[in-house]
Amino acid sequence: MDIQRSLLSSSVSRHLLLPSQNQPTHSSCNNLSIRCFSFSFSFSSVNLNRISSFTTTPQALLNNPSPITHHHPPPHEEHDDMVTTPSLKDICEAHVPKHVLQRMEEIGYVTPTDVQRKALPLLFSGLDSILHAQTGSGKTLTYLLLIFSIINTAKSSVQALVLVPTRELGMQVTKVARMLAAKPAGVEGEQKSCTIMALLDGGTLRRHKSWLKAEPPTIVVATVASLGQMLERQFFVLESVRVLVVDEVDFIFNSSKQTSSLRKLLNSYSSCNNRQTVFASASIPQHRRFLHDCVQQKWTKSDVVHIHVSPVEPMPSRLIHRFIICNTKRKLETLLSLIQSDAPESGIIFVGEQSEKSKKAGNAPSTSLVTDCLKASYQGSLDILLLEDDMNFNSRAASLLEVRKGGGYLLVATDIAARGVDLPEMSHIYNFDLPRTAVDYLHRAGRTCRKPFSDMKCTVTTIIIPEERFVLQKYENELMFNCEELIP
Ligand SMILES: Nc1ncnc2c1ncn2[C@@H]1O[C@H](COP(=O)(O)OP(=O)(O)OP(=O)(O)O)[C@@H](O)[C@H]1O
Repeated sequence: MDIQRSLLSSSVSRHLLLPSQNQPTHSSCNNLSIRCFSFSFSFSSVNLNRISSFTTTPQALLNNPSPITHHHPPPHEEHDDMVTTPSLKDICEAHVPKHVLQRMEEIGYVTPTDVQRKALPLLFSGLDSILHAQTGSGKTLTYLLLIFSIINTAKSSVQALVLVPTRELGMQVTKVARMLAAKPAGVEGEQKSCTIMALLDGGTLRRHKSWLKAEPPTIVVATVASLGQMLERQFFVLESVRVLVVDEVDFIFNSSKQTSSLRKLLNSYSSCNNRQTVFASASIPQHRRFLHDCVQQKWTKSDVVHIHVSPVEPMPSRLIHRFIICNTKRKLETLLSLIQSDAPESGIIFVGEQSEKSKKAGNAPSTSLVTDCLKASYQGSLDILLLEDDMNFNSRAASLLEVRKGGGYLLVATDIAARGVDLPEMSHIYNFDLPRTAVDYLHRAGRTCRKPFSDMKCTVTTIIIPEERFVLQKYENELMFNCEELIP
């Protein structure tokens, strides 16, 4: 069975959250024997010896060639950890160049998030990793710090590659990488800087081609299709790449358009033995199966580790989940009254993509229905914006630019906005149409609660028709959350 199938048939609660009953702790697959076990560990630059009976250190991990699942420590250990928690700079000091650390602090990244605290020591030790942590937990900074620890700006070659599923996420990752690579305040001198190329769908490949020829960038952030085109035309080789990150890995493997190109990138254009490979996502359905596949298909080396932060709580705890039942005809009216009474700071209204059948029948898509309704009847100060797959790249960029300007807005969006997009001010999510899977629910909900150290409550409200109640109930079971019913 390959990863695509395993991801498609996923059940998040069974495979991601609970010790699986049908997947043994020790398992073998085509001569490959892999131990997946969970344990707590802590790493502190102050005290490396505070180790419980199931704790390990990066060095111990290096000596153990099996793929390993790391779980977040239980709460009592967490409390202890707080006392000795090192700063982000402490964790990175021996690995990341000084000027990047200075930039990191200038930007405001001082205290590590859980995933940064758990993952960075392992990543710096050179291990291939599956970075599996909640939405909004800071995975981007985690893998970018690894990249900055590895690249050598004196060399003129592409040394790091970040693959993303959408142009929007690519632009965001590029922005964070460029902010970190910029010269810190008060630093003099002409040090050769790190250049970052965004090779994204909708970009002008000719310009990228000239750039690659003239002076290769140090880091490339790419969508799979655009990178594939450059590789096929041999404008670009991956031989010099020392670190490869695939963000939203489950999404890319699950996308029929992207999966075969990704496989090719992982195997044909470069070898896992010549690079450090990191897969990141807030959802890795059937993670044990995925670990097997990583090793068996040689996407990673055999000592790949699964760094699983908060496995029993896949969504941020300060999220409030609600649902409201109404019939189809009253959905727009219900949405409107919810928005009026919630008075969100900003919100995303997620709608489903229009089916071919509905298009053929001449129905208006949900995006237009919702946008038109809000424009006609919403009485508030928020701007109404639209982001959907069918828009051209310029219009998509314009919508996101408006959103990022700050000020309140209501963004009507398809699932294109559900993965990775970071809008820290977001307070409310509305599922106008029920997400197709529990994983989709998790990522839509994850567009809120994006300030790691804030205790601001955020809300996800799902509007359902009576027949959909059991589906939402299924998501509740799979993702282990409680949805409170609102009575109209
Ligand atoms: N150490 C830190 N201190 C303060 N803010 C941080 C820190 N690390 C990350 N952030 C902020 O947290 C937010 C979420 O980070 P990021 O986009 O990396 O989340 P993510 O884990 O990739 O989420 P998703 O799975 O949804 O893509 C960003 O606004 C980022 O700037």
